[in-house]
Amino acid sequence: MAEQSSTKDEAKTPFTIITGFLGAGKTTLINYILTEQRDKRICVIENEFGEINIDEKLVSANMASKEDLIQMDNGCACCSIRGDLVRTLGGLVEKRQQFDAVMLETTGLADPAPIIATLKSNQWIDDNFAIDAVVCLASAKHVKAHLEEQKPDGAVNEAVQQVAFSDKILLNKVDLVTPDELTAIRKDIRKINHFAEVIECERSRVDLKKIIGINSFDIEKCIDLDPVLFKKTEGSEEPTSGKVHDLSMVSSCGISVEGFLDVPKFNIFMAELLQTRAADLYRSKGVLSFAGQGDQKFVFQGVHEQIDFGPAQTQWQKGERRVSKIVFIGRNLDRKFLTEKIESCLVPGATE
Ligand SMILES: Nc1nc2c(ncn2[C@@H]2O[C@H](COP(=O)(O)OP(=O)(O)OP(=O)(O)O)[C@@H](O)[C@H]2O)c(=O)[nH]1
Repeated sequence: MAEQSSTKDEAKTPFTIITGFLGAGKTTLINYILTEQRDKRICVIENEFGEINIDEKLVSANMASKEDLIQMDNGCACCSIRGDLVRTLGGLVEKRQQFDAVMLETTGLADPAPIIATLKSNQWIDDNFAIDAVVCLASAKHVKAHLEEQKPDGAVNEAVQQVAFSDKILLNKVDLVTPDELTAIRKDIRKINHFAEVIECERSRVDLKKIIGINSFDIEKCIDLDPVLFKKTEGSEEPTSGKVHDLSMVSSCGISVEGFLDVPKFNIFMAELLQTRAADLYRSKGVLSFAGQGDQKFVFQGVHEQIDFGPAQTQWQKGERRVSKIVFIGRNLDRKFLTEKIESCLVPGATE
């Protein structure tokens, strides 16, 4: 851990870590925060697991200034790119006074523990930023399955870590479960974390006073949970804890196709895919160009079998290449099969 910081927490820029499994509602929360209040200038750091960053397009439409959104794409902030996180925050130190708060949206597969350890063990970061809270989004529909998922020996279950290390848990997507299911999920969550307040919500809509500016992060609680949180292995500058983050089971498959997709063909392809592979497909998302829809962009969002599909907030611009981008995240993904299937949905020779 860094030496006790000489700077008082009030003088530091509040930093919120938004965690939660793939598709739980993190980006929805960020967008809600950005649209619900305009009095605070918030810098958002997005770390996405997918090979192609779709969220950037979904969030940037709500930013007052594009410079307030920083992307960290080439890996997961909890393991391969912890150095990038330190550099990103280091780069923000000079201009941090411009912001009222910084929010990090972690990837849905991130273990928050090493992120906390990295931030708290860097003196410069700790002198300038104070972790305000770790907020976890948990999907009422899928969190149970994710918490119960068996991992290889020694590997962390990311969903369990996310719930365990949080100060506030937003039990989202309550519209998709029954009251009895909700009660059972609350009990499951309580077994893992009996400190954090659990707030039920839909579309991540929550009283912002309950999650921003609450100063509820407690490093002692984190150390109780993981006594080797700040352990460094030989040759490593950063804390590595004792746990293994095994991402070998999950892959991301990003596919870009140029042209105009046929609406019915694409719908049939997705419906068949989700029918047969819903359990393995943690997440799918895309920004799409369809034939016969003018300049309207479309957004596709899938979480296991759950699909949201509709017009995007932005339009295709004049002269912009009509490139549809789709990302699948899951187990045993066959890139060749998925690419061929999507290419076969293009309308040959279409120009609009
Ligand atoms: N039915 C329902 N859908 C929701 C709710 N909240 C979010 N969604 C939808 O769930 C999907 C995933 O939401 P995101 O906010 O992108 O989830 P995320 O956690 O950022 O996902 P990743 O960045 O992939 O980890 C989107 O289609 C949302 O519109 C909710 O309360 N109910």
